[in-house]
Amino acid sequence: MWVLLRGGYPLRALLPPRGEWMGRRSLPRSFVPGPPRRRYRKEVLPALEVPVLPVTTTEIRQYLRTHGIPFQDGHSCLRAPSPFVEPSQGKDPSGAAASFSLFIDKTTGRFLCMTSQAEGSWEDFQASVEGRKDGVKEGVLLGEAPEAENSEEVRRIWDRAVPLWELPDAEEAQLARVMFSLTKVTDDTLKRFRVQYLRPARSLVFPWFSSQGLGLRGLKLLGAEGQGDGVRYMETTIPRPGAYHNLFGLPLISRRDVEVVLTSRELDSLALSQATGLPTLALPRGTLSLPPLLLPYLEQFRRIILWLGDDLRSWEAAKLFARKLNPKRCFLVRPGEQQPRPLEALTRGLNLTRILRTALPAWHKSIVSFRQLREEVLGELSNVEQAAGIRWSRFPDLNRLLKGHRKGELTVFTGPTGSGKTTFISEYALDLCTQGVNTLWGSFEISNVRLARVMLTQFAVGRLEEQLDKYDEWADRFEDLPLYFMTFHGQQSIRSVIDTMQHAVYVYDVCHVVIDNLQFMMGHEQLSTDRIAAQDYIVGAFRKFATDNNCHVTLVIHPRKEDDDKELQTASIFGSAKASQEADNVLILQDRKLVTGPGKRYLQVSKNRFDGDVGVFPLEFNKSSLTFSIPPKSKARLKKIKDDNGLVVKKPSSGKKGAVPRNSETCSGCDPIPYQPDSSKPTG
Ligand SMILES: Nc1ncnc2c1ncn2[C@@H]1O[C@H](COP(=O)(O)OP(=O)(O)OP(=O)(O)O)[C@@H](O)[C@H]1O
Repeated sequence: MWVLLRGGYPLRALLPPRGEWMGRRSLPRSFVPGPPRRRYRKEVLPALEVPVLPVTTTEIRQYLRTHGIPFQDGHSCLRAPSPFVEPSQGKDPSGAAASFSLFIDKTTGRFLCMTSQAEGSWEDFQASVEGRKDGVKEGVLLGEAPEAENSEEVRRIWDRAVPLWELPDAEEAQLARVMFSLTKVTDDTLKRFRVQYLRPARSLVFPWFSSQGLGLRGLKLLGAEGQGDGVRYMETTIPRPGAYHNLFGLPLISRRDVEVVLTSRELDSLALSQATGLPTLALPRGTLSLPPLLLPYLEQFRRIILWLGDDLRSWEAAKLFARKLNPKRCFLVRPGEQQPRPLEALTRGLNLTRILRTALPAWHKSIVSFRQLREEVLGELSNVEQAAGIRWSRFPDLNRLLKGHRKGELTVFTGPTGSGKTTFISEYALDLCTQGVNTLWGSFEISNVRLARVMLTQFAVGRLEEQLDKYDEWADRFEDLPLYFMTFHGQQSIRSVIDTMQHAVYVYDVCHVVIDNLQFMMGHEQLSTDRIAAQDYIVGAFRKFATDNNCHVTLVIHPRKEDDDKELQTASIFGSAKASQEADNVLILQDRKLVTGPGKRYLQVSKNRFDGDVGVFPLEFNKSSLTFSIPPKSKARLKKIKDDNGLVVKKPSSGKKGAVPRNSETCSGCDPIPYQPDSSKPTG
C-alpha cells in the first residue's frame, strides 16, 4: 500500500502572511479570511493519509459487470447509477431523473455522486456495493460542507461587496476597471457572472456557488497593485486553496452544452464569454493544477478548448491537462503575439472567435512529421528564456550553468557520504516549489518529519526552535506549498515507487519528483542478482517516467567507494555508466580539495545536455538556517570547466582571485540573512 502526505496550493504561500497582507491593504479585521490562527500544533505537517491501491479501468469495468451495475463509458470517468441517492432524491431540480449520477474516475477509481455530493475512494465504493460497514460511512463520504467559520466569513464579505457599477464614486469605479483591465468588459457580463467589488480590500470578488444551488460555498478575492509600469495581481481564496474547487462559470453552463472553453483566470472567462458567447469555465488553480475532482463536471463536453495564457508555462499546462481530460476531445490555443490571453485579446480588439478557430488538436498519433512540430519549435525559439525552464531564486550560479529547471529531464545528484546531499537537494527543490513547481518527495532514508523540519527551517531561513511564536505563521505558508511526500521508508520496490509517482502526476499535477536515494530501491529488485544491472534497470525506469510524463526527476545516487583525497567525477557514480548516460544533468556535491574550511562545499555541474555548459561554484553552509544559498552580499565565483579532469577557468570570478567565501558556519549565532521569497504571485 502506498500513501501520500498531502500539501496544498502554492498561491497562498506566495502571498505574505495573511494578517500582514490584509493589514497593509487595510482590510477590516472581520474580513481576514480563514480560521483564527492556531496557537500551537504538535506536528510539523498534519499527516493526511490517503490510502490508494492502484486500480485499472479494466478492473473497474470488470467489477461493475460482476456486480450487475450498468455503466456508461465517458471521457475520463465511468458513469453509473448512484447508490448514494435516496429514491426521493432521484430527480434533479429540472425534473429530469438523476440516473447515472455517479462518476467514477477511470484512473484512480475515486467516485463523486453529483446528486448527493457523496465522494470517496474506489475501496469505499466497493465496500458500499458489498454492504460492508467498514468502508462506508455516509457522513464521511458526503462532500464536506464548508467550515461554519468560513461560511460566516464568506457571507460577510459577499454582503459587503457591491457591483462595480454601483460604486458611489465614479472615479473609484473607473480606477478599478483600469487596474483589472475591465475597460472593455460590460456591466452585463459582470452581472451574469455575479462579480462584485470589495471596497475596503480594493479587490474583485468571484463567488463560488454550489452546483446544487445550495448557496455560496466560497470566494476568490483578486487584488491589484500598481508596480512600476505594470500591475501585480494577488489572489486569496476562502476556503484555502487546497479546498477551493470552484469551476468559475459553472452555474451558467446548460446541460445541453457540448463545447466549453477553459481558461486559467476568471477575468479571461468574462472576456471570452462576452466576445464569443461560448460556454466558458475558469480553473480554480489556474495553470498550476487540474484536480481530478473537477473532471465529472467536464464529462458532458464533447469538445474542450484550452486557452490558458500567453506563455510557455500555460502551453505546457494545457498539454498536461488535455491528457487528463482525454486528448481526443481537447483543442489548444497556442500562445503567440496575436494570440494573447483572452482578456488582453478583448482589450486589444482582436477577434476571439477567430483565435479559437486556430486551436490545435491535442491528440496526435505516435509518429509526427516536422509539420506538426514546426510551431512548437518556433514557440521554443521565440521564448528562449521560458524554454530554459524555471530559474532558481536562491542559486544564481545554477541558473548560469543549467539555465533553469525543465520538465521531462532526469537529474542525477551525487556526493560523498554525509556531505549534505539531502540538505542541499531539499533547498534546491524547495526553491522551485515556492515558485509553483508541484513537487513530490520520496525520502527513503530520513523520515518525512525530519525532512519537513529541515525544509521548514530553510523556508524560514532560520531556527524556528528559537522563535516558536512564529511557528504557525511559517507553517501556514509552508502548508500551502504544492509539496507532497511519499510515506515510504526504507527499502521499496521500484514498481510501487513509480506507481506512486504516476498517481501524483495525475492527481496533483506533480512536475518534479525527488528520489533520495536510489540505493533504497535496489534491495527488492528481483530482476537480477547483479546490483549494477538492477541499478541500470531502475535508472532506465526513471528516465522513461520523466519523458513519458514530462516530469522532472531528481535522483540521488551514492558514489562508489573512492580514495578519500580524490575528487568525485561523473564516473564515480555507483554502478555502470548508464546513470550518467541517461541523465540530462549530473550534479556533484564536492567537499574535497577545493574546500578550505569546514562547512564549505562546491557544486559541480558535470553534465548539461540542454546547454553544454559545465562548471563549479562554491556553496556556503549556514548551520542555523541549514541553507546553502549564497547570501546576497557574498562574492560568488563561478568557474567553467572543460571536463571532470581539470579546472579551466573560463570566466573571471566576481571576487578576487583565490578569495574564499565567508564561512557562515563559524558564525552560527549570527542572524541569518532573511530570505524573502517573492511573497505574492503575479497572476497576470
Ligand atoms: N556543508 C556542511 N557543513 C557541515 N555540516 C553540514 C553541511 N551540509 C550538511 N551538513 C549537516 O550534515 C548532516 C548530514 O547531512 P545530509 O543528511 O544532508 O547528508 P547526506 O550527504 O545526504 O548524507 P548520506 O550520505 O548519509 O545520505 C546534517 O546534520 C546536515 O545539517
